[in-house]
Amino acid sequence: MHTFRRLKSRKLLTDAFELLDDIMDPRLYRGISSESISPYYESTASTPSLRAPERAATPDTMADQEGGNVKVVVRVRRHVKREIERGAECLIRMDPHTQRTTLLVPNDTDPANARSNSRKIYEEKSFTFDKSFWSHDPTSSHYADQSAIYRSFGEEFLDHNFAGYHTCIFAYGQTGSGKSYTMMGTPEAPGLIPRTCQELFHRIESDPTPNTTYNVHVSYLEIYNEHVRDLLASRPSSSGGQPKDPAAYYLKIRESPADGVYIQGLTDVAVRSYADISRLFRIGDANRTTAATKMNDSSSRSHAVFTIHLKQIQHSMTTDSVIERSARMRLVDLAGSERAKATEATGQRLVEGGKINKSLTTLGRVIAALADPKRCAAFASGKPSKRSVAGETVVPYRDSVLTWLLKDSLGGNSKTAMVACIAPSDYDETLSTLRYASQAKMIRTRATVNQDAVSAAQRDAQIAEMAATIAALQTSFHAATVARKREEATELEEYQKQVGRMQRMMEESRLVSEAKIRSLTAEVEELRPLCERLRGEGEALRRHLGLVVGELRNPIVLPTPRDSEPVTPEGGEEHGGNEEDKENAGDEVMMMEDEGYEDEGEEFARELHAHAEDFLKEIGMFRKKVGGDYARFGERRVNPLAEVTVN
Ligand SMILES: Nc1ncnc2c1ncn2[C@@H]1O[C@H](COP(=O)(O)OP(=O)(O)OP(=O)(O)O)[C@@H](O)[C@H]1O
Repeated sequence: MHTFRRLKSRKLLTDAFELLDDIMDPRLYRGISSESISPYYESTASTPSLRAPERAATPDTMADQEGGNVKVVVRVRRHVKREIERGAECLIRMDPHTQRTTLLVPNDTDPANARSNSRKIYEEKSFTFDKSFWSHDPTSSHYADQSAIYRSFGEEFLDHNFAGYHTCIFAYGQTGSGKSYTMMGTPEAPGLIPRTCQELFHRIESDPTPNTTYNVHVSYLEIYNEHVRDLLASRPSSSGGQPKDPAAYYLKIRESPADGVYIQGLTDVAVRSYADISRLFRIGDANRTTAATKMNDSSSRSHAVFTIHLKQIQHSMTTDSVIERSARMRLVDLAGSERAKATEATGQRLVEGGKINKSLTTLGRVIAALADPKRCAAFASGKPSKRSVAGETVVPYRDSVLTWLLKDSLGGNSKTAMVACIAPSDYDETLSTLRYASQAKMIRTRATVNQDAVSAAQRDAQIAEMAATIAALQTSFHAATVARKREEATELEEYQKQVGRMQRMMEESRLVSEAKIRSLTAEVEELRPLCERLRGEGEALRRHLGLVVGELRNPIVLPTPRDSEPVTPEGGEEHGGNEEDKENAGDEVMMMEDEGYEDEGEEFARELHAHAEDFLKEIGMFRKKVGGDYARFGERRVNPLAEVTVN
């Protein structure tokens, strides 16, 4: 019985300790577990995508971090009115299983492909790409509509952006082959750019984690006649009846070690929703230079570059530090290559066509240089050299504004895709596009995750440093004399750039504070049921302890076997005196055991008490920290923390 009692008390104590261990297990705090346990928040190494964890975890993606080939897809459009009218035949075959695109030999009946005056040899040619999109015949079972194009690789590229990679998708092809349709599309059939932006905001808005802040900025420019024009800035308007010189609005392209290639003074608009972006599309598209040519009623006379900057700032509650991931998406609708004979261009259109062809030729040379087998071998060996290897072609990035601007996207830190758009009935132009695309497949880029871990103190220091630089620039700017006008202008630009940067950082800090308040509120809400449970369990624990200690202090003495023996009929003469002595001796042993047991129990109780106190102290400290942060980062009418009490 005694042993049973002892075991029972010990079991009670063990249960109590288990309960206490359970309560103190940090994994029970679901709201903070991921931060405190997962190395994710602390790591500055490449981390998986927030949006596509399953994709990010694949070994394929890990290899991608080292670099990858430019993804090349080809899309053939349906016949347009002028082709139907001339009875053009389709010269393209696509195999949806092998992704093979075949260009057939035209018959002599189509005037656009007439061979009578040409000595050229026409042959059937086949090319294999990452994807071959059949958009020629809507009745076909493998017809690729706008949404199929987006799903097939636009979505994947957005995943890369959320994982912190820069990306670039550019559409290449002859005039009228469907580049603008693929990239921008129409209101009824939106293309890659609006779909990407829509999905971007959908993902941001449906992100359940309160501690992530998103910052999205966009810019939209065109390269017209080798000049950069801001499509989001107000256009040159007539003043006093005199049209303003458009040259006054050309922007300068610059390169710096810190920022790489950038456009000075380009409008960079912060956007908070898809509605904001679509308003900017309308402004930009209205400003873009287009004109009717014989090959296209609305031909783009410029290369258009739409850029989205996505910054994700993840705040860690435990360390009060932030992890910033920045990604740049470049979506480029190139002007189409054109033959003056086919477009019948004259005057201004002819000049435009010449400039377009020149920059596309430079792009071709850049692609050829990047696809140089020596360079590719260096990339494949994992040792790409900054200097050109003997005999390796120099990449002529600076020979055109387009290639200079796309330098990073073509041969640097970016995941890049080319959509080669082809018309169904134009042998020469299509062959040239397919060869171009085939060469682009060889290019390897070196994409890395753009991620930084910054503590709150470092961030504050950065802002303070910027404020000091701005103050210094301000002083020197005011002190500038007329004779220093040129220098002054440079300082003014630098000043404006710094002010812009600081404003952005301060905006980001504000967003981080908002995120902290959101996550604190969420945690408080999440902790509420746990606190209720703790309160209940604390009560139960207290009762258990009371029982255990009570039992130890006042042990229930069970009747000895003698007490229960029947009294002898002779008047109570019990069995011999030595029996009684034995029993008395037995009671003594039991009392001694009980004393030892009581000491041990009290020690357990003390330990238990100490554990409980430690635990309560920890909860109190946690509450204090959360309360402190809450007071620091925002005031609400009702402080939800006040409702969290831990017994
Ligand atoms: N996949 C398609 N499905 C239906 N129509 C298309 C498709 N692709 C292009 N088109 C139509 O073909 C015409 C030319 O397309 P688009 O303007 O996109 O060509 P482009 O390559 O951008 O030409 P440019 O270089 O001259 O600007 C447009 O009328 C467009 O609506």
